[in-house]
Amino acid sequence: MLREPVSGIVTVSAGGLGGKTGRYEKRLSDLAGLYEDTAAYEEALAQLGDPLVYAVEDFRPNDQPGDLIYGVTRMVPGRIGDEFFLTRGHIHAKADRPEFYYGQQGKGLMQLESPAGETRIVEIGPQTICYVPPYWIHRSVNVGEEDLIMVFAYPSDSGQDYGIIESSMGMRHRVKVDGAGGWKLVENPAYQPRDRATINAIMTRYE
Ligand SMILES: O=P(O)(O)OC[C@H]1O[C@](O)(CO)[C@@H](O)[C@@H]1O
Ligand SMILES: [Fe+2]
Repeated sequence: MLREPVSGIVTVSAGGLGGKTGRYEKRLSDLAGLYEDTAAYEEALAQLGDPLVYAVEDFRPNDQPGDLIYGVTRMVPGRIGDEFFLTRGHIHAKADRPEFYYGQQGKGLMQLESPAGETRIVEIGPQTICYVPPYWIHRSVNVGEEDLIMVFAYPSDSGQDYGIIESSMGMRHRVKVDGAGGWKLVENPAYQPRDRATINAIMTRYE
């Protein structure tokens, strides 16, 4: 089927996408279990009244192989204890699908983890392109003091697998304040590395 071309205006300050086909929001209560400091999490929920942590507006033409989903993510600044606000994070269900991010505003990180547990960090500021290669688990972290706004695009049939982070008890590292206005990576002591069979299954999970 021949589709009509479209354009979408990105409203940077609001993280809005003109012509969007969908929007979803994640509030603090949706992010239970993601943060290390559960007492600080409960306290923030009680004190802040379930604030918005991130919102995504996207354009999804369809979910057919070969097509593209694009959108805008807005993440508010904040911390739970000494850990910066983050997205749930995932690997693509079709794990060989890549993703592209383009920073518009704010100061963020893309935290990437290979199936074997190697961590990479890509710092994302305005006009930074971040390429997430196939097979990398990815999560965004707002390490700044304003909203982090990023445009993204990924193949329509990628899908998201959130269970991969749950089953390893989180990602291998956590991003925390360094006490000097910046961030640092800290090992997650609960992390359960994937065994060889699991890694092999992920590396061959595609169509
Ligand atoms: O899907 P998550 O891990 O909750 O995080 C949201 C981010 O990932 C995406 O779903 C795209 O893969 C974006 O919409 C957004 O940047
Ligand atoms: Fe993704």
